[in-house]
Amino acid sequence: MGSGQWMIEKRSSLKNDSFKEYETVSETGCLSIIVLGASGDLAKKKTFPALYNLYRRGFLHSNEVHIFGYARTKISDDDLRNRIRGYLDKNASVHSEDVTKFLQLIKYVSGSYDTEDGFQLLDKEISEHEVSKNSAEGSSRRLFYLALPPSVYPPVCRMIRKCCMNKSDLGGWTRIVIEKPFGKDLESAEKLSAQIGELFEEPQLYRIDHYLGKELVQNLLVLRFANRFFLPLWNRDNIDNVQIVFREDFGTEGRGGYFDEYGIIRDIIQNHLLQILCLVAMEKPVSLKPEHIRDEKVKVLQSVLPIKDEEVVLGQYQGYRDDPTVPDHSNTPTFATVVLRIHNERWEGVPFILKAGKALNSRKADIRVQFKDVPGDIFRCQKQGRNEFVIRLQPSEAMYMKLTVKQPGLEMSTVQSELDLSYMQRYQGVAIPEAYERLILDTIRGDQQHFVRRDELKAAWEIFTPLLHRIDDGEIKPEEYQPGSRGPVKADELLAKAGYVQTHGYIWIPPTL
Ligand SMILES: NC(=O)C1=CN([C@@H]2O[C@H](COP(=O)(O)OP(=O)(O)OC[C@H]3O[C@@H](n4cnc5c(N)ncnc54)[C@H](OP(=O)(O)O)[C@@H]3O)[C@@H](O)[C@H]2O)C=CC1
Ligand SMILES: O=C1O[C@H](COP(=O)(O)O)[C@@H](O)[C@H](O)[C@H]1O
Repeated sequence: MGSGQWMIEKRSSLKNDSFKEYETVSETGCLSIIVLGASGDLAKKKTFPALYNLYRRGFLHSNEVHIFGYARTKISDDDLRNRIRGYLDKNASVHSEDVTKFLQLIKYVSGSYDTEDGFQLLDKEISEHEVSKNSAEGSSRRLFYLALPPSVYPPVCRMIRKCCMNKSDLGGWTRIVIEKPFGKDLESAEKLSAQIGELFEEPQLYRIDHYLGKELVQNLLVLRFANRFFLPLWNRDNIDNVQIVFREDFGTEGRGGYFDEYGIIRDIIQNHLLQILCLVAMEKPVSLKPEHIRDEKVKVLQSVLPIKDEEVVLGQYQGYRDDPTVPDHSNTPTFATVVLRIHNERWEGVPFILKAGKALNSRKADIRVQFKDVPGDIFRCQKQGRNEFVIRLQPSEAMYMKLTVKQPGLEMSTVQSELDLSYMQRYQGVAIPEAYERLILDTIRGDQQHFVRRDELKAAWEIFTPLLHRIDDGEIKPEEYQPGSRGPVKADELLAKAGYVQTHGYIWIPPTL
């Protein structure tokens, strides 16, 4: 079996009858996927490769699906195909036939984002394809993926509404996928939501946060609610602090202009890390229905207390402003540690420390749940380290519990060790799908569980808007830090002040295969 293929786990799986209730019914008929902004970076690097992988894995069928690229650039079908070819498959030489067949499904239409002619032409092309491919009983499904800057979302949505809606009498649907950033603060996000909300119903809108498509983020609900281990421990009586950390070991290379307008809080914390916080902190939903899950996420967000200035550390790496697209006096943070406090029965007093930074010493994203010390510890081992449960989203998916055990040998001494579930070892040969693949498949299946609902978005902006305005107004300044470092020293001081106790002397010996 090729490395890119999915393999079915031979052991019994969790998928039982309780999942079936919420499985979406598979639909037949013609599917048109329209990538708007097809000439751009996101489309080339993420959207088309995800579509290709879905095609290769049999989730998109050439007798049903057609893919349209739409953008202002005047290029031919073949020009677009050649632009994306190199991004589709690392093993393109082995899978060259698949690549060629997939590329033949793509057509390109050029037009502007705010006038009708281009969209009328697009509609004509889609309709022709529907007539040629639809079976008598099939419906027409149109999925519009906006790989575009948010400034053009409103005109593009207006044009889709006016010219390109599904017209089939046999049902089907029109769905819109929008990429972050969804606004810059509460006011702009609400304005954008209102503009788009006038054109499309909430069930037609899929606000994508690609972190929700990562394997171990999708595992969070299963871990929390399908394991007796965690149920009684997951609260303020046992957990001392939670860290959700994103680190990148490269700067804003090539994206300085975009990044400077947003900064690390809008780029990573307000969306990706906050979504993770919701899944870590939310109560058990009534069921696995998307609305039940999203209801619980909203409740957590609405329980977050206003952020205190003394629980924020900002940083900007040296050299960031050398980028010609970044203003000389930019106050934009490229690093931030922010402590969030959830005012509810489960989490009162437990700091949720969200940390994100660019140009740091490593690339990783993880969730670290640190437990309280054992009361009346007869082994006196608090100093060595506390129990921690770590979920590493990337690189190399893993979850491990750091715990105290007896040092093997004749003496009675203690040592920190781990219970380790490393995916590479445990699930050998299983290729973990890319976040975008899953999320696009969800949009086709009509499953909104892993997409951000409008009220969720509002609640998320409510948390960060006051802080962001103060940063934008220059009232809070970032500290400088060395590229390749851990970020500002003050961030580690804040971590310690919030209650995090660093483990000392813990050495991890990777298991050999
Ligand atoms: N299955 C696997 O792959 C496993 C791997 N390991 C590996 O073992 C190593 C140790 O694991 P672990 O202890 O969990 O992780 P780390 O040593 O990476 O980090 C432990 C904690 O200490 C913090 N920290 C690190 N340096 C400092 C500092 N100078 N001041 C304050 N805080 C600091 C980290 O923060 P921050 O996040 O900001 O760096 C993190 O919260 C890691 O490389 C880990 O990947 C361990 C167990 C299983
Ligand atoms: O949304 C974003 O995410 C990427 C990091 O995504 P990852 O899946 O590679 O972890 C980040 O580089 C980018 O700045 C941000 O806009």
